[in-house]
Amino acid sequence: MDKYYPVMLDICDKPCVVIGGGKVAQRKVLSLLEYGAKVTVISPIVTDKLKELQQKEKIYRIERDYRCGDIKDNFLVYVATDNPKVNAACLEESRKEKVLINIADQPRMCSFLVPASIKRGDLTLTISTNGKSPMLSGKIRKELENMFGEEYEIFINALGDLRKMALEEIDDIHIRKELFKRVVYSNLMNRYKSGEINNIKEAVMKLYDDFIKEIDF
Ligand SMILES: C[C@@]1(CC(=O)O)c2cc3[nH]c(cc4nc(cc5[nH]c(cc(n2)[C@H]1CCC(=O)O)[C@@](C)(CC(=O)O)[C@@H]5CCC(=O)O)C(CC(=O)O)=C4CCC(=O)O)c(CCC(=O)O)c3CC(=O)O
Ligand SMILES: NC(=O)C1=CN([C@@H]2O[C@H](COP(=O)(O)OP(=O)(O)OC[C@H]3O[C@@H](n4cnc5c(N)ncnc54)[C@H](O)[C@@H]3O)[C@@H](O)[C@H]2O)C=CC1
Repeated sequence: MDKYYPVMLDICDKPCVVIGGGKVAQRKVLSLLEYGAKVTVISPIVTDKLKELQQKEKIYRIERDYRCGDIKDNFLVYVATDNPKVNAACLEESRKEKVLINIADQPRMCSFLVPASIKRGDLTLTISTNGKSPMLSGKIRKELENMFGEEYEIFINALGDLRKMALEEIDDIHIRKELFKRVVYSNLMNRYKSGEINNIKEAVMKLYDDFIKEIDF
């Protein structure tokens, strides 16, 4: 059985604590901020980047070692110190307080892992190896970044608009699905990449108009 179940979590405005202030902690903090979490970093020493975030009040920093009691009342906890004993103490507290925990040096003890990820507007791609090779996750991320360029943000927004219109204008779910299939499985993105079309939104709407004309007959 696979240990880790993939989900998308809403962490906006939720308190998340990161224990440790090195380069691994920094990577976790930056991704938490991207998704709007309220981040507290507990560490006697932090990277220059984390110091800058503290000065700009993007994170709250507690300048000391971890103490029992730091974890409770948080939505998520990340532990990334270079001291396995501290990491083990955090695991114990997280279990007592029932807080989901990510421990940088204990893949099998985590209650969640951080996958490599790509965002293209509302499209999110995540990659995990269940902890077996984080570097491979990073390599696959880079490969996917080349396959799924920034143009996907425009495509997804156009698909979102199209779906809204279709839900209002087409009553039959089978016909709606036929329309989505026509657009989603079209060669529109390849035509955009080859320069044959230059306005994705217009091309999506054209497919919609053609489809409506067809079903009107
Ligand atoms: C289990 C997990 C727990 C967690 O952190 O959530 C974990 C654990 C560990 N990572 C280690 C090492 C490295 N981690 C990276 C990079 C990333 N690590 C990330 C996630 C995860 N790392 C989770 C599993 C993800 C999965 O399932 O695949 C990514 C995806 C996301 C992120 O951290 O933001 C991010 C890539 C982001 C990107 O590129 O997009 C690199 C690459 C580099 O630095 O260039 C190296 C060095 C090379 C190597 O070892 O592969 C070590 C051993 C240290 C040692 O040797 O002592 C441990 C502990 C252990 O394995 O014991
Ligand atoms: N999960 C991942 O993606 C990766 C995990 N690792 C593991 O992550 C750990 C941290 O790696 P780095 O960030 O490179 O280490 P680092 O040495 O750069 O940083 C360690 C940080 O922990 C802080 N710290 C030490 N004792 C503390 C305590 N009692 N309370 C609070 N903070 C404390 C230090 O002040 C420092 O800021 C290592 O155990 C390493 O094996 C390493 C690479 C990637």
